[in-house]
Amino acid sequence: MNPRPPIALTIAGSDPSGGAGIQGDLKTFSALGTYGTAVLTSLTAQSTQGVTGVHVVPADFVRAQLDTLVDDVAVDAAKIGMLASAATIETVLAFLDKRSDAVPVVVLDPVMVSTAGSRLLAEDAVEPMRQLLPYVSLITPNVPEAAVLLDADPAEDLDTMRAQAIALRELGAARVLVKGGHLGGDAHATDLWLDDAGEQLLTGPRVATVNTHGTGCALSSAIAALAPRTGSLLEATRQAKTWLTGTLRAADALHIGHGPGPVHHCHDIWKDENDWKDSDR
Ligand SMILES: Nc1ncnc2c1ncn2[C@@H]1O[C@H](COP(=O)(O)OP(=O)(O)O)[C@@H](O)[C@H]1O
Ligand SMILES: Cc1ncc(COP(=O)(O)O)c(N)n1
Repeated sequence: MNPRPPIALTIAGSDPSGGAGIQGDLKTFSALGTYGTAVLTSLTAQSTQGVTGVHVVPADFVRAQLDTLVDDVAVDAAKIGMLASAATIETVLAFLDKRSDAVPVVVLDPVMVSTAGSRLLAEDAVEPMRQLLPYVSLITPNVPEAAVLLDADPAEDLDTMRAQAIALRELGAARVLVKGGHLGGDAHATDLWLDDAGEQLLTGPRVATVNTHGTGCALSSAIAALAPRTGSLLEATRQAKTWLTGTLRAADALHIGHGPGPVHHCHDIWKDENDWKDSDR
């Protein structure tokens, strides 16, 4: 009999279009053979064309969801996505401070703006987001998010991504992955990893598609899904990026909605790209 799969938690907002947020995260967990649990921070009225409304879950009810879950279920790793408000960030920070034993690995995707350009984080929540950095295992900002956290201009080259990763570590983040999807330009999508051991460039082929809705969510939840199996966040990130490239390739076959379509979180990609057999789990 196979051992039970790892258990991952997503703390994020709902995206009814199914590409990003809780829906995309749970699909990612399943695609990677990990059992998914979820705590909702917010509801969005959202399609591939944008966000028309945000309904924030009261912070004390976010805390109630977290406490009730971890009192019962042993979570192996968590991913944090849309936190929406300063009060929710402060609540999640207090939870991680008190219950660090309950969530051994935490990947923070500091969601601020959707691919379609809608604001997903209150303006007064940027400073609380900075305060959260020492409480997480890995932060995965895209280029615009790294710039907002550092109150700097968005990077336009690798040297600036490197300098910003160093600055984010100085704010207390143990590991930083600055994602280079927004840099565009060449045949590669290159992300910059920085931890105590130094820098790694994670490079994958750039897929020519407009269907990138949910890439950041899929990457951070794939890292949380894979970390318990690999035992290394860097190795989990490498494998997550390989899997994500496949979901971007498959996105054109999906192509739903009239805006930038979602990535396709489909299970077979993982088997195709990594030759991972059920019996290996
Ligand atoms: N067109 C693409 N082809 C391949 N990989 C991509 C593409 N766009 C983004 N990525 C990768 O997807 C991940 C998410 O990147 P990014 O788009 O920068 O973040 P976000 O989705 O949070 O805005 C990164 O690993 C990045 O390199
Ligand atoms: C609920 C929710 N969470 C996160 C994102 C960001 O995803 P993306 O930047 O890929 O649109 C989103 N659009 N909706």
